[in-house]
Amino acid sequence: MDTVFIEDLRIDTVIGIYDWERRIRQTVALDIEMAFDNTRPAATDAIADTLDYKAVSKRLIAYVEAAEFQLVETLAERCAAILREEFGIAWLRLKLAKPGAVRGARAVGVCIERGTRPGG
Ligand SMILES: Nc1nc2c(c(=O)[nH]1)N=C([C@H](O)[C@@H](O)CO)CN2
Repeated sequence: MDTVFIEDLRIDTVIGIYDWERRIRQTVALDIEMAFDNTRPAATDAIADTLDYKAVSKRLIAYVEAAEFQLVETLAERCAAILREEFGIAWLRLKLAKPGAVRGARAVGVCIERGTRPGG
C-alpha cells in the first residue's frame, strides 16, 4: 500500500484539561500516514493527480489553530474526520503528540487508525 505522509507538523493550539491550560497555547505535533495510490502521479508528474501534502497541512493548521479541545483524543479524531471527508482518504494513521506535557517524557499523546486499508 502506498502512502503520503506528513511528519512532525507542529501547530499551536488551546488543548488541555486544567484551568492553566485553557489560558495558554501549547504546541502539538502531528505525524500522519495516508493511503494513496502514488502510481498515477508518478506517471503523469502532475500535482493535480497527487494527494497534495501541502494542501492537507494547510487545512490541518487552520483547523488546529482555531480548536479549543480538552483532550488530545478529540482533536485527533476531528483531524482524522477532516482528512477522510474532505480529502477522500480511505485509510490513515494519525499520531498526535503533546511535547513536554509530562515531566520526564519527551512527548505524550495518541495514535489512531481510521478507515480500511486499500487492498487489505
Ligand atoms: N489520555 C489523555 N490523558 C491526558 C490528557 C489527554 O488529553 N488525554 N490530558 C491531560 C492534561 O491536559 C495534560 O496534558 C497536562 O499536562 C492529562 N492526561
